[in-house]
Amino acid sequence: MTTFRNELSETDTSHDVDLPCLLFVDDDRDIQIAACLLFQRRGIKILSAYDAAEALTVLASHPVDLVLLDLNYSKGARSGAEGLALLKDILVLRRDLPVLVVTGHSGVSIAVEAMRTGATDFVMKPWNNDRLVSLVTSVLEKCGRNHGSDAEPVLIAASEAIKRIVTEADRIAPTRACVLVSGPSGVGKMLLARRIHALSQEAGPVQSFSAEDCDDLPEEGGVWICREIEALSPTLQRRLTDRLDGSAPPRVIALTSLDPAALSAHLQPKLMLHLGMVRLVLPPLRERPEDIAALASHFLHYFSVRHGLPEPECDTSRIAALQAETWPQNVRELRAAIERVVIMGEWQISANKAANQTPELQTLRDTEKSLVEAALRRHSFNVTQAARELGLTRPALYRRMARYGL
Ligand SMILES: Nc1ncnc2c1ncn2[C@@H]1O[C@H](COP(=O)(O)OP(=O)(O)OP(=O)(O)O)[C@@H](O)[C@H]1O
Repeated sequence: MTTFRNELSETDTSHDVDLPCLLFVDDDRDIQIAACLLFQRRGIKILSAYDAAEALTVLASHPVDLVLLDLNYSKGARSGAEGLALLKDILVLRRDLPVLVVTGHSGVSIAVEAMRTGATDFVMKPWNNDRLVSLVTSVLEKCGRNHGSDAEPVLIAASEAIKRIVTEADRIAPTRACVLVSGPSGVGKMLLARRIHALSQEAGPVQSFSAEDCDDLPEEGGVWICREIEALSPTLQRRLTDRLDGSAPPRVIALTSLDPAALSAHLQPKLMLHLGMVRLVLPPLRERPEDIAALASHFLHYFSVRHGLPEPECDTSRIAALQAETWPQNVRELRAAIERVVIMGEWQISANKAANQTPELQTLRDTEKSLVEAALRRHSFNVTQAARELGLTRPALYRRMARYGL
């Protein structure tokens, strides 16, 4: 990831946490340098990003107070579509973050659309320096410093498969339809559910719970995110169906590691009709190598900033090695592996290969651990199903998972 923010070392203010911090997204290097000089001289820290992916990574890792957003980043692009999509992603991440849109080629109509999407204001290119600085200063004063402690993790979508799913999720997000999100453990179901909530019309906080530990349903309506929906007891299934048939029903986003056909065997048909209104199926990470490259680059930068450590080099051979892994715990596992790379300062990614090898000499404890781990992996870490296969109760399996750090 290359930005020029460290090149202007004499005026570099990027480490001063007390200054307001602005992120400028624009693919034009000259304009970036001009903006950098303009704002640094006035005591405003400025970070630069040259495209949407870089902007999201910077936002996830730095305490940004305001975004200045050009709307086109690829060569020849003029429609503003890239910028509008990024604007939506930014507002999912940080609902209250002020965004000033900068338009040149795209004109006023696209700026109006950006305002409708949630931008705070817009400026036309070429801008007037004094007017731009005064607009930025007044927005910063009005909105206050908001470093985004409530920021959602970024949803990286590089593969066509994930982009299609995110587009569909964004399309249905403002409706009141229930949604069923399925896919194996760690694949991003919760992240997608939170995005749907963030883009919905519901102002209230989301109620998030697991059907496995659920004795009763929430009293309030609004949006519910229910994990492991297949574990909902028959009584609660009936109660939920009644709520969904009633007036002012909750909007349920149900998550499951089962595919929709297998889920039908666990859920009563009436409930399935409600929950399966919109179905989004997230594929395992190993089936989408483009995402592995984009996620690795994002996590490398994110964790190096978070831990205050240098960002390890990542070349195409490293990416190819990551793509050759199987990632049974999907993005959760890749994320942890990259965090380890950043912390250790060296590339050692063979953790899951080692786990899959049978050691020559095993103790009883090792054997039990391997059996438990293998059953959990086979069932995508669904505790109910793994416990059933192992002939254990769920509490007994939980105790073993805690004992072995699984
Ligand atoms: N597309 C993505 N971009 C960035 N981070 C992601 C993405 N998908 C997943 N993650 C990260 O991976 C981790 C696991 O994601 P999440 O909790 O959404 O998975 P899940 O499918 O709900 O898992 P489980 O079924 O085990 O609860 C989280 O830290 C999440 O932020």
